[in-house]
Amino acid sequence: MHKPMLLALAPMKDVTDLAFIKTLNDLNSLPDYFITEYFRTVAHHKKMDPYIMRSIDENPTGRPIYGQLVGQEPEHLVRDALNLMNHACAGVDLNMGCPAPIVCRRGAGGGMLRSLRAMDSALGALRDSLPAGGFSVKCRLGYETPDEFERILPVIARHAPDRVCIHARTVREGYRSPVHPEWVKWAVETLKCPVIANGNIVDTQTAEAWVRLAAPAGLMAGRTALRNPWIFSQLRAHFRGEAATAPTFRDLLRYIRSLYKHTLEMQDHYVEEKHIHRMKKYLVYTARGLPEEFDHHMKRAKTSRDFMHICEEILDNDTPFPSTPPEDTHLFAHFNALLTQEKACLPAGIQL
Ligand SMILES: Cc1cc2nc3c(=O)[nH]c(=O)nc-3n(C[C@H](O)[C@H](O)[C@H](O)COP(=O)(O)O)c2cc1C
Repeated sequence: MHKPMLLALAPMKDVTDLAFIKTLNDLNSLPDYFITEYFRTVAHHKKMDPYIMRSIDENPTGRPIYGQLVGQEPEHLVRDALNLMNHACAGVDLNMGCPAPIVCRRGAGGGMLRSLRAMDSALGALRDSLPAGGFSVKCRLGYETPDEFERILPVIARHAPDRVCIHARTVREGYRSPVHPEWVKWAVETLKCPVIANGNIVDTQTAEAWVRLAAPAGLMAGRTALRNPWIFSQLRAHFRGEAATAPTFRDLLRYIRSLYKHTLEMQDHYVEEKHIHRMKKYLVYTARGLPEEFDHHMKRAKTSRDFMHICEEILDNDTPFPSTPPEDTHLFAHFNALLTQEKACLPAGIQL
């Protein structure tokens, strides 16, 4: 049996919204905490995205949610952080990992990793403005190469965030490379606060590999939660030494119906095309490991009727849903590297 493991849903733009959070609630598969998709902090724009704010204001789960900011200027980050703290959020998370060129060019998100001085100022300003327990950081290992983390981590440590989540890749590595657990292990040994490991958790075995290699305080899962929303209840059962639920295609149909309902509720003025478009954004992940016809027909559905008809045709049966996605897709790749890595060895010169 393991020590208790914190579980988190990774923030994901346009998909881990209130509709998805409500769906996890319906399925009784909740992480210990949430982080919103990022709010862009920009100088001239004080009003914060009302769509994202709904996941804080209407969070039905009883689990804490942190508002995430992506930005660069300390003054504006603090302005938006204080605004967030006027809502029912548990704290503020600074995004230091987003690889989108438009974000990085401004020195925000992953771009912040290229300037230790800018990072230092932003972290310092947020730490000074947020209460104890209310400031977390989500970062990558570096911009170009993982060994940049050797210089980045001390800057983070200096500002004593309350929790640090590490997506164990560089910005250049995007989302499809193997992850680098050795650097997370180093952070676990170095920082005083809890460290959460993120990247390539697709099932209980990959989660277990993270624990074996880096011994983090918690695990954060993103894409896999869209594919298999039961991942949180499965991980919790696994770490307690209990049997995990094994969903069938019919359970998936239940998931899709719940998501369909909550996505519909999010629309102020119903536009069928918009609704179906959003459903497809979530379900491309779910399609991995389902018969190919699901992906083919689902992507081509134009009306809600067609969309639900396809889901029912293929999923209304007791076929077991594979617990692990195929590894060779553009959405899930290289996760087996976690299973085959025996030890997390740091490069020479780094002392634990
Ligand atoms: C579509 C998409 C949107 C994302 N949006 C965000 C975001 O808003 N904020 C953030 O910190 N990370 C974002 N990420 C990164 C995820 O939080 C996570 O770090 C990454 O997907 C690796 O975890 P995973 O392998 O469990 O998916 C996004 C990732 C994807 C695939």
